Amino acid sequence: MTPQLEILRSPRPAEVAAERLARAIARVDAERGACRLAIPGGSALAVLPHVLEDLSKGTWSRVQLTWVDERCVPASDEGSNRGGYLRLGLPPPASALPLWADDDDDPARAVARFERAFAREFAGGLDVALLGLGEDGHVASLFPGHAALQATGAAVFVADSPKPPPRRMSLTLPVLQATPHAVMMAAGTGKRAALRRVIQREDGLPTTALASLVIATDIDSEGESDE
Ligand SMILES: O=C1O[C@H](COP(=O)(O)O)[C@@H](O)[C@H](O)[C@H]1O
Repeated sequence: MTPQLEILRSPRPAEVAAERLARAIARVDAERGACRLAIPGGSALAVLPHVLEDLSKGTWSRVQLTWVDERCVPASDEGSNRGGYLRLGLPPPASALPLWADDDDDPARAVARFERAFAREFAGGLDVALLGLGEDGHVASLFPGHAALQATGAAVFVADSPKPPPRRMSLTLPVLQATPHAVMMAAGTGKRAALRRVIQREDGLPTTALASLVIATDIDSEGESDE
């Protein structure tokens, strides 16, 4: 199958990403009366308030939320992806399944707890994922060339993330690969080199394994072509 990569260039990438995300959530919600969504931390969280503006009333309350990755810290820690989401102060979704809960202390047990709940509540899959892009090309907490890219369950513990903090949890590549709607926001010139590598589908980059990806970016295409 030919991989689908769609690049949406805009000075307002968060709004453009939100439009695509809201459209995908609404479509799934219309079909199933619910939508399974995973979100990252970091700068891509700026997309979410716009998603709420774009969705019809009531749709968000049927969203089952989880995270594409998490740092092994409590939500009160400023490095927590879940904490970053909670600090946005958005209305509650139908449910929220943390990758790392405040009472988790053992990574192996946290992976097992999450995988049981993900199988039960999410039927082991997602409908829609919002992704960020690290300057080193990482997506979720899947770093280029890292052994976690080979993980086969639903979640993986990363003990040695190259970007701090070192202890993280991530959804695995098979889960992201099976997600029909993946929308990435890559904003700011600091992401230019990583975006170029994503577009070139560089070997070993997590995004290269995705069958379909929409990228909203404010980065121009200068330097992307080798011609
Ligand atoms: O560590 C992480 O980094 C990526 C990118 O974050 P950004 O702030 O540079 O956009 C993020 O997508 C991921 O969820 C996070 O844990």
